[in-house]
This record gives sequence, C-alpha cells and structure tokens, in this order.
Amino acid sequence: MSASLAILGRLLRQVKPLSGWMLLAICAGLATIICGIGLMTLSAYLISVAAQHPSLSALAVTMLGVRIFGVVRGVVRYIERLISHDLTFRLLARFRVWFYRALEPLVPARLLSTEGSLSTTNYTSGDLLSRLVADVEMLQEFYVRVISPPVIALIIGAGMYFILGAYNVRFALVLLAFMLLGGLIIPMALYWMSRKLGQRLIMARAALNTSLVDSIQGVADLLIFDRQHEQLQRTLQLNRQLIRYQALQAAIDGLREGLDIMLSDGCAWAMLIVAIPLVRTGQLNGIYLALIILAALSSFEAIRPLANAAQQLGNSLAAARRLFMVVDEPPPVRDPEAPAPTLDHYDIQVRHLSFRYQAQEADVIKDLDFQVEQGHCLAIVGPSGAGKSTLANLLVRFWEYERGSIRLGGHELHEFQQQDIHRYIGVVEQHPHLFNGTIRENLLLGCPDATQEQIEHAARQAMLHDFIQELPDGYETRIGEQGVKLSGGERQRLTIARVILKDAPVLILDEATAHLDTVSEQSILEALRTFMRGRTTIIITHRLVGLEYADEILVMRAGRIIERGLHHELLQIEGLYWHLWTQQQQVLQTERW
Ligand SMILES: Nc1ncnc2c1ncn2[C@@H]1O[C@H](COP(=O)(O)OP(=O)(O)OP(=O)(O)O)[C@@H](O)[C@H]1O
Repeated sequence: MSASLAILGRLLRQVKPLSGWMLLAICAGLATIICGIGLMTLSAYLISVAAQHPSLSALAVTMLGVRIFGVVRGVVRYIERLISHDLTFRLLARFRVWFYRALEPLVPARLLSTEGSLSTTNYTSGDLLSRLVADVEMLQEFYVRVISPPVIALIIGAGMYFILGAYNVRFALVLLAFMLLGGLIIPMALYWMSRKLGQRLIMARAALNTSLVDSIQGVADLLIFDRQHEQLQRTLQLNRQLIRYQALQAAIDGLREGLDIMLSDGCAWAMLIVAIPLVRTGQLNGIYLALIILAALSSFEAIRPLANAAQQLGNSLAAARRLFMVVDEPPPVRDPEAPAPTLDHYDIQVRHLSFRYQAQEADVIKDLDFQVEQGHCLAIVGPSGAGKSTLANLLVRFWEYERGSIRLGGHELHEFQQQDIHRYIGVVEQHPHLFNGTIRENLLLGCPDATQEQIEHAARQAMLHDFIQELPDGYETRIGEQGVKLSGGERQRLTIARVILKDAPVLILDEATAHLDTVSEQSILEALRTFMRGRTTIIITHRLVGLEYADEILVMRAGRIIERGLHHELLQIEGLYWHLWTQQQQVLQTERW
C-alpha cells in the first residue's frame, strides 16, 4: 500500500510543471457538469411550470437559462476535451523523453544484458519497447481519468448535498448515500478487483511484445531451422493469455457500466420515494419534484467516472511501477561532479586491472598491466572469451572497474564524464549498429557537421567511396534496418569510415576487419595505418594480420596476459601467439587458393 502511495506521489510530481493546465482542465470539467445539472433542472422546471399554462413572458427567463446552459455546456465540454488532450499529449511526450534519458546511462551494462550480468533485472528490446510505448501510454489514463474526476466529484457532491439539503435534508442524505456507494465503495471494490489484473495485463502485453520482436528479429533463423511453427505457437499462447486477461477486464468494465446505470436510476427511485409523500403532505411544491429528481440524476455525471478512475488507477500504477523500475536502476557508471580534466596527451596506462561482471562470478580480467604511449599501436589477441572486448568496454567506460587503474593522459578514467571519454575515443565495435537511414546519415553519426568533402575523404580511406558512387542514389542510398542492404564487408567499411570521420585521438578497433576478405583486409589495414598515425590505437583481433606494425602485442587467455612483445619476438618464443599464427597461415593459404 505504501509502495503504491509512493508511486502515486511520484506520478503527481510529474504533473507539477503543468499544474496550471491541469487546474484549467478541472475547471472546464466542473463547468461542464454544472451546465449539465443546470440544463436538466431548468428544463424540468420549465416543463412542470408550463403544464400550468402560465403566460409566455413568465417563462422567458427560464427558457433563456435553458438556452444558455445548453450552449455553454457544449462549449465548455469542447474546451475541457481540448485542454485535457493537449495536457495528456504534453505529459506523454515528457514521459517518453524522461524515460529515454533514464535509459541512456544504463546502456549497455544494465540493459539488454545477458543472464547473469550485474543487473538484477534483464530487459529485452521487446520489453523495453513495451515500457516505452504501452506503459507510457497507459499513464495517459492516469492523468485524464484518475486525477481530475475525484476533484470534480467532491465539489459537485458537496454542492448538491447543500442545495438539496435546502429543500429537505432527506434528499441530501439519499443523494449522499448513493454518491458514497457510486463514488467510493464501488470504485474501491473495482480497484481491488482489477489491481492484480492490471499488472497481469501489462506483463502479458510485454511478454507478447517481446516474443513478437524476437520472432521478427530471428525470422531468418527460424525459417532455416524450420522452427517458425513452434515460435508461432509460443506467440499464440501469449496472445491467448493476453486475450484472457482482456476478457476479464471487459467483464469488469461491463459490471461497472451496469452498476453505474443501476445506481443513478436507483437514486432517482429513492428520491421519488422520499419526495412523493412530501408533495402529498404539501411540504414540497409539486413543481420541484421533477427538478430535484433530475438534479440528482444529472449530478451522477460527476460520480460516474470514479469507478473507471479506480480501475485505471490499478493499471496506471502497474505501468508506472514498471517504468520506475528501469529508471531507478543504479547506473553502472557514475559521472563525477567535478569537470573533466583537459588532456594534452593521450597515452593509456592500465595497472593491476581486474574485473568481473557479477560479484559471485570469477574474474574475466585478471591483473592486467600494460601501457600504450601516445601515437603507439597496441594489439590485443587471444582466443574467444579471453576478455578482449570486456577490456574495450572498460576503456570506453561502459562498465565500471573497481580493482586496479586505467589512466588516459595521466588521469584516472573515473575523473571523466562518459561523454568526454566517448569524445576522445573512437571505436569500431565488434557488433556495430547501423541505422535504418541513408549512407550519409549513418556516416554523419561520426561527425554531424562534416562536409561532403570530409565524408567522401573518410569513405575513400575506408575503401567505400567507389562502391557508393556506383549506387544509383550514392550517399543518399537507404541501407535498411541494421544495414541489411549491404554486405557484411560493406557494413564494416561503413563503420570504419564513421570512426575515421569522428577523428578521435584514441582508437579502439575491436575485430574491425573480421568480415572482410583477405585482400580487402590488407588494403583497409593499409589505409587504417595511415589514419592511425599519431593516434593512440588498440587493435583487438582474432586474425593475426598486419600485426608486424604493432608497437606491442599482448596475448590474452582466460583474462590474463600470457605473452607480450613484438610480432617477430612472439613468433620466436613459439608460444600461443606462434601457435595461432601458424594455424592462421594455413587458413590464409587455403583462402588464397
Ligand atoms: N555482459 C556480460 N555479462 C556477463 N558475462 C559476460 C558479459 N560479456 C562477456 N561476458 C563473459 O566474459 C568473458 C570474456 O568475454 P569477452 O567478450 O570479453 O571475450 P573476447 O575475448 O572479446 O571474446 P571474442 O573474441 O569471442 O569476442 C566471457 O566468458 C563471457 O562469457
């Protein structure tokens, strides 16, 4: 209960900057209902009085009142809808930006992480999409249906209690009883009924989204392994689950609407039962009979949304809980308060660095010690799982290290804001992401202000320019999601060109040429060597190609450096490097054939 109140408090705080608009929406809502009550009561009065055949002039004021209430009601309803929708869309936009901003510092360590990472929760892309779209959308119900109806109901309820009490206190008590039933007891019961359901609905929708995204992303593999039917069945099962919950929700909705009608009609009956004897005994003028009944009936317009509000409250709280869960994840890397030091040289020093992804797991990096002088090139090689990419992730501050030291230009990495590190270091990742846009847009990621000349220069260095020139749309060619319209090698060259364009003083090339054929690999390495000149470079690779030019080679196995030296030195000692190199030479011989 206290957790729900805390979430409610946080949601209300979000609306604070727009509280002026919120107040306006409440006022317009209030005016709509007052006009509704005015219209009904005056109409009832008019009909009752007209039945006594008075002169037309005696009815003129009432008729004018009916007209005014009728017109104004339409206008204020329109204004109320306009303001509340505008407010909702502003809030939704704020929520999406707020949630996305909260996601950024969690990438990639706490998001899209694998089982067993530091994170207590694992989020898949489908699940995140569901939070970002469906859960945020669910919050619109909170602002439209949960906040203003109770305020309006309270004001109308109190007002009607005093007005009807002025005629006879029994009217006021009957109305109060029905309003408490319709505005408090039934909503509480509905909240209790739909509280768990809301949570289950949201989870079921998220599971379905996750499965759909997984199916779409893996469609090629599913077809190749002929497993599309199983995946379809899994997705259908999740869909059935969602439909079951939706049906339950619909049943509760139906119950709510039925109870709504029963209550307002019941209230009218109860009022009649109280009023008729009063009219008979002359304690109430018969003209007011219909007026009182219709006033009570129309005031239910303020009570009716409360049951829906209570139902939506459960859903909104469940959605908000899921959003806050991600937002409250502690970022894996915290930026320092102090401004980042300015650098005049870019050497890297790693001292006694050890790292593990999860406290109870073994170290994947063990007591690493190395140094790369400014402008030098260090190569890190080793079998799969040796910890090479983990080291690269630590260097770009995607993960935090606690044991040992990493210094850039003489300063500990902890002293830098992450965005400064990302400014200093250009990375060709092992699995880079290409956006569903044009070649130019993807290249501009490296330097948004680059001129056409600079773009072409980078593309030439990455041996991509000629290929782009042959495309009908050249640099404006759309490459599809993840660059599907490009070959693996073209994608890799695009990511290399992107980094060249970024022009950072430090370079990390993680398997930068893995998807290229031997001839292209040699030429790109040649071009990269020119680009690397004067830059501090770390090359991470399985393929022992072009490493004769490295100033030092570290051979890693199981998180440790087991050999280090120059290419020819490592060949002489005939250790793991020599072993990997000889094996690779045999493969290269075959490739050449
Ligand atoms: N996010 C993660 N959470 C938990 N363990 C991880 C994570 N990423 C990598 N590991 C583990 O850390 C170890 C080192 O992985 P890493 O990716 O650094 O190796 P690598 O040398 O780069 O391998 P490859 O050459 O195949 O890319 C592996 O045992 C891997 O399972």
